[in-house]
Amino acid sequence: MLQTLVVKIGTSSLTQPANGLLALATIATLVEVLSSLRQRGYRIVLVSSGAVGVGCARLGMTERPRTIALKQAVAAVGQGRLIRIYDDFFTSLQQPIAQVLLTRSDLVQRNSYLNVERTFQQLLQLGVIPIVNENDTVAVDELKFGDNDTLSALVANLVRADWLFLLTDVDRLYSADPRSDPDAQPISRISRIEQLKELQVKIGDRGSRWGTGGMTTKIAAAQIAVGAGVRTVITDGRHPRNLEKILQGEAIGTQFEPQPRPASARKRWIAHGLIPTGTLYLDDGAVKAIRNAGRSLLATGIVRVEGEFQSQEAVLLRDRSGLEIARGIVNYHSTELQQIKGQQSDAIATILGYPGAETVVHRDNLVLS
Ligand SMILES: Nc1ncnc2c1ncn2[C@@H]1O[C@H](COP(=O)(O)OP(=O)(O)O)[C@@H](O)[C@H]1O
Ligand SMILES: N[C@@H](CCC(=O)OP(=O)(O)O)C(=O)O
Repeated sequence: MLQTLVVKIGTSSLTQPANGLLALATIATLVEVLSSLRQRGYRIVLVSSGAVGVGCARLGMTERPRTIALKQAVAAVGQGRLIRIYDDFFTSLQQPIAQVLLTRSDLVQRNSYLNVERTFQQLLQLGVIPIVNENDTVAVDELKFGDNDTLSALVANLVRADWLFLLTDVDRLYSADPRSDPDAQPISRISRIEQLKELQVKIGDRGSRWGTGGMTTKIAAAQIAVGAGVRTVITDGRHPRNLEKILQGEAIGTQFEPQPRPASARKRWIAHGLIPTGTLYLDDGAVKAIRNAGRSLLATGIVRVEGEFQSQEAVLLRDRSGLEIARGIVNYHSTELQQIKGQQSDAIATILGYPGAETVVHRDNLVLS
């Protein structure tokens, strides 16, 4: 079975820290490695940051733009240059590429999610390496991936990747930010995300000068990806040849073990395409019924409703302590749920004045976290 790899490279690896200009040797090596893996039959998606960083360098700007409009304008300058460099390099090795610019809203509507999925499948079948970035120039704040770590995890879920590589400017995850803590200990393997808490890993919230999310967004991305059945590796972008070694089983970087993959495409969309607009807090009985017995959520198990949402929107299901249990598509408006929470199903018609759906979230529309 051919393996699918999603490789995400951050601005900090694509550019030279001193002047923000492109790190050509790194890009060239990455292009060689990806082309060679492609030749050997791997299906490859490259998620590349750098539009804003490269745009700034092109325009002689010395710091990241602060206003949204300026950032969007700068990204439009940088994205073109970035893809041109990639196309020149990949073309030298006879590897066709495609530019895919996504916004978060492309994944929310089921039609457009399926459409994006089909486009990726087609590109991969054609032997093309899609080069993905957020469409920064048109993305609006409320509907943004916000960072390419998250984007790459959602793409890895979408293309059912086997591996997600997050290439950055540190060689792996440490117990604390190695830039500020000389005692930070390297971490090689995470078999369950909860281990990060047990190991008391401290995540510095600032990234490098041009990067966006620092390590926080990489951990969030790893969590999404492993939940979608994708083995995830955080490793140094300056040594792209390590990708081949990791695929051969060498313990380089920090590797996150995947969980079993959600079975259906629809469930993957519910889990990672939709954006939850509200939260339902559940009592212990409901948590058990959903988690252990694969049951639907009934109104009686809801203790609190947070947010405003329409019927058929996505909601988070949490236990009383706030721990996320599942995500799903809700059958009631939030104002209806405020009235029927905690009630037995046969009381719903009397309370609302009309018979509602039997379940608040049907098990077919529910994905465990
Ligand atoms: N626990 C940690 N382990 C490793 N790096 C960390 C940790 N906490 C914070 N960091 C920082 O995260 C940075 C990488 O994030 P960022 O600059 O956003 O990279 P990229 O541009 O590749 O997305 C590292 O340079 C490092 O200083
Ligand atoms: N879409 C933005 C990148 C956002 C981002 O996540 O950057 P980084 O932290 O360097 O991976 C750009 O191309 O500049």
